[in-house]
Amino acid sequence: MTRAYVSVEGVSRTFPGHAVFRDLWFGVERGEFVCLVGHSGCGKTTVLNILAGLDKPDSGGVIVDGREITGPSLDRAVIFQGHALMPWMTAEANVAFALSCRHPTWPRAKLREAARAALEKVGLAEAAERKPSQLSGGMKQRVGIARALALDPKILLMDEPFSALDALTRGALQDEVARLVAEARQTAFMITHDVDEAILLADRILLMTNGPDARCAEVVVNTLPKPRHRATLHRMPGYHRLRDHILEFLLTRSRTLAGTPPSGWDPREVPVVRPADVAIGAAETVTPQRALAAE
Ligand SMILES: Nc1ncnc2c1ncn2[C@@H]1O[C@H](COP(=O)(O)OP(=O)(O)OP(=O)(O)O)[C@@H](O)[C@H]1O
Repeated sequence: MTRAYVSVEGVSRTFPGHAVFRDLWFGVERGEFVCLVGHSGCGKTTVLNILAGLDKPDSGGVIVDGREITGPSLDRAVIFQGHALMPWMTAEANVAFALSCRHPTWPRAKLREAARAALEKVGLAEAAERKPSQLSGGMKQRVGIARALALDPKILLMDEPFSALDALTRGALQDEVARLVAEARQTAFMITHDVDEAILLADRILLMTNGPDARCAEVVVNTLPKPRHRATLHRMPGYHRLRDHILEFLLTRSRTLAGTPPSGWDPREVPVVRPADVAIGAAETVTPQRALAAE
């Protein structure tokens, strides 16, 4: 078996009296952007916490760049829904502090310079000396993005990072993350409820059935060409088919496929579909191996 850069292998998680998901297998290739979509309670945050090393699976494991995860690491930077900035520190100090953990030998001036450069990339050079209480919600989230990317992590993990923002700010930040991640060729994994956000950002979208006992029922390949922009996404050929396919899953199949999987179901061979490429209502179903071979 060729192992993906980030490889989730047979991961299960149960809380007392509640099997969240069982035997989850998926990979994220280097430089790939994968989104996990599913209804509330199917275990998305639990999956992300396991990838971050903040939670441990009951069985199975996660291998990142050939090494099994045993706990949190700066190799895996997380952007949460809330910005999680230290309120007594300026924007620059927040980024510089994270950088000092990553590079303990760097002198102060170098940390400051790198923090400034990271803030500049997210358009916050002017706000570097401000504390979180002096920043808008969008600006705070930008600092969080700058901090995470400055760490040059092996994988960037995002748990609905824009959901607390107003629609305009959310759209602007989505475009920005798309640009920054592409520029840095950053490997990324994101949880979202927003189908358009997934289509804008993801190379592949994992669809989870409803919990308990949730499973990844389908992997949707997003073949819409990049760069993609929020304002023009809906005009891209194939966009509506892709969107309808995911919405249809969320509205119907996430429920009808929930529970005991069909006989012969192999969690390592989750069906891969490319709805943007094929005729409406006839989404091609191929195995992951065939999909990879076709790329
Ligand atoms: N520490 C915990 N102890 C007990 N149960 C938990 C714990 N953490 C999560 N759960 C349960 O596990 C299930 C999955 O939770 P999780 O937060 O991962 O779902 P989610 O898909 O991210 O939901 P949402 O979209 O609402 O954030 C839920 O039923 C939740 O109540």
